[in-house]
Amino acid sequence: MTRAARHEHEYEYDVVVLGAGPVGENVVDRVRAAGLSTAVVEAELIGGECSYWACMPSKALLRPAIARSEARRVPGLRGHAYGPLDARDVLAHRDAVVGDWKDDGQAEWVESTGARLFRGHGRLLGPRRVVVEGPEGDRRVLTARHAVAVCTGTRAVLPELPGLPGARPWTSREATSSAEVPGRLVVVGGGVVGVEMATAWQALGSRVTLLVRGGGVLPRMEPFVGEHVLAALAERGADVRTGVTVSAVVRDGHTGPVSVVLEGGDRVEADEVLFATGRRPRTEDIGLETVGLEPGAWLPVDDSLRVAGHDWLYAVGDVNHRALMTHQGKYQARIAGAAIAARAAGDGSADPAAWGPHAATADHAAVPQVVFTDPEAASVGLTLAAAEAAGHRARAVDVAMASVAGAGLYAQGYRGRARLVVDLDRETVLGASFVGQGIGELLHSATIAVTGEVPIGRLWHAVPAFPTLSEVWLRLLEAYRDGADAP
Ligand SMILES: Cc1cc2nc3c(=O)[nH]c(=O)nc-3n(C[C@H](O)[C@H](O)[C@H](O)COP(=O)(O)OP(=O)(O)OC[C@H]3O[C@@H](n4cnc5c(N)ncnc54)[C@H](O)[C@@H]3O)c2cc1C
Ligand SMILES: NC(=O)c1ccc[n+]([C@@H]2O[C@H](COP(=O)([O-])OP(=O)(O)OC[C@H]3O[C@@H](n4cnc5c(N)ncnc54)[C@H](O)[C@@H]3O)[C@@H](O)[C@H]2O)c1
Repeated sequence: MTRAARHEHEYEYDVVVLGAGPVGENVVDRVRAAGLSTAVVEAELIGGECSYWACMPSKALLRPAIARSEARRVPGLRGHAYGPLDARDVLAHRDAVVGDWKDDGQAEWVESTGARLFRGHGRLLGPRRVVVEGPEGDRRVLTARHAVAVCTGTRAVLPELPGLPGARPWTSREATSSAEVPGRLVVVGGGVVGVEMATAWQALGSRVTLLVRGGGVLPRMEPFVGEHVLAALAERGADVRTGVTVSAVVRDGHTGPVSVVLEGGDRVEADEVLFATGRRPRTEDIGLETVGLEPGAWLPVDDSLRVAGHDWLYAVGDVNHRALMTHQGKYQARIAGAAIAARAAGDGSADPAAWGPHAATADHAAVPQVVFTDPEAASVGLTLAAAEAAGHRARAVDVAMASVAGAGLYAQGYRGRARLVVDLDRETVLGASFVGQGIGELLHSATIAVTGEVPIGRLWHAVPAFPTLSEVWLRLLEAYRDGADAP
């Protein structure tokens, strides 16, 4: 099927994708692979938040910090790893990783798929129609024969606080793209962005104060995970304060320092303040009102990523609020693309069954996440509390990572912990959590166990190689067999 111009500014395609972040790109890939003509609309950079202001630059900043910390625990290297990081080199590497915020390579990739790229701001204009306002004020109307996929992602939330707008706060964008290392940085928020960026800038030389409203960090993971991450941040010199609430922010003139005022009257002075306080969907100006939906709201979907009541409208990735991570959004994109193609074929091949090709089942059961702090934190599936809240008869077993030979070889004085949450009725793994150096690469084994619903009895036959960190699986199975419950 090829593009057919109806008149100068009106075009018709099988599928229109709104937003070319990692998720939109993957929808394009799948619907093009199915032979559907496709238009994709992008207002900023092809590759989205992930490529330029989130996953990629943040990991480019964190990798040197983590490598240095690991080297400090390896005999023979220790003495060479105590100096400061070469911040200029790290920032230059970050700039290279994001392609200096140019998207030529990714634009070429989109075009290589045969999709047509429209640059500009897209908005729905009633069912199946999208209007694109180009950079020169030009308007093009795209009609979708089969589906519109909204993949517009999220932006950072800033709380409503006195003084904040005038204080030029950092959001995740500035925290991942800054060309300078601030002398003093206050980070507000103990979620993933807060702890990753506190880790990175602390290692790059900032004096970091982390302000957390609750009792700990990473509240969606098992409590011990956040405890390890927080303790390590404090040990490295970050000023970590839990149970505090920011009540105002004051910037002294245009270039002066910023004062973060806490409830109770304490003040923390810094050069920059990062608000890592969550995300909201980029749906406030995409024409949702023209199809009876609420502007600014998340877009809930069924497991084929379709919006209820609109058989042509899909919402994929961050914007549907299911799991705000690139890999999970790309998984959804593969499923949505396949579902759109199956429905377009009209041959009844669309398959709504759980774990089938057209149902994003893992969103409910097995969402993996690695937090690239030092130590790393990783989890998949349910925590013990979430398993119990969901009505499972569950048991948690914990082991210290130091109980495997591989940990002592990986790093002297290795500290970390692992947990399995087991469904006692089915004897399968509902969830797994790890904290420790190098455990990010361990997570996928747990993801396979949870997704595959592998019985504990069979896991005994999955023998981890000696002496790897993966031997922690054996210790966990032994703890389960021997009736050792988590503390
Ligand atoms: C600091 C930070 C670090 C992160 N690190 C990780 C990580 O390590 N691993 C991980 O898995 N996840 C990470 N995430 C989350 C990850 O960035 C998101 O889950 C991911 O970017 C979501 O992809 P998306 O395509 O749904 O949205 P986005 O990446 O936000 O892309 C949406 C695209 O749509 C475009 N758009 C929006 N509205 C319109 C419109 N009206 N018209 C045209 N175009 C439009 C935007 O310009 C953008 O290009 C991180 C997030 C942050 C903030
Ligand atoms: N490695 C990764 O996978 C990775 C890395 C970064 C971000 N992400 C994703 O990006 C998303 C956004 O991350 P995030 O950290 O911005 O959001 P988040 O929702 O994970 O954490 C925000 C935190 O800020 C706190 N908060 C909210 N308002 C506050 C206020 N006024 N004062 C103090 N604290 C406040 C919340 O209680 C919460 O703990 C997450 O869903 C995460 O999955 C993933």
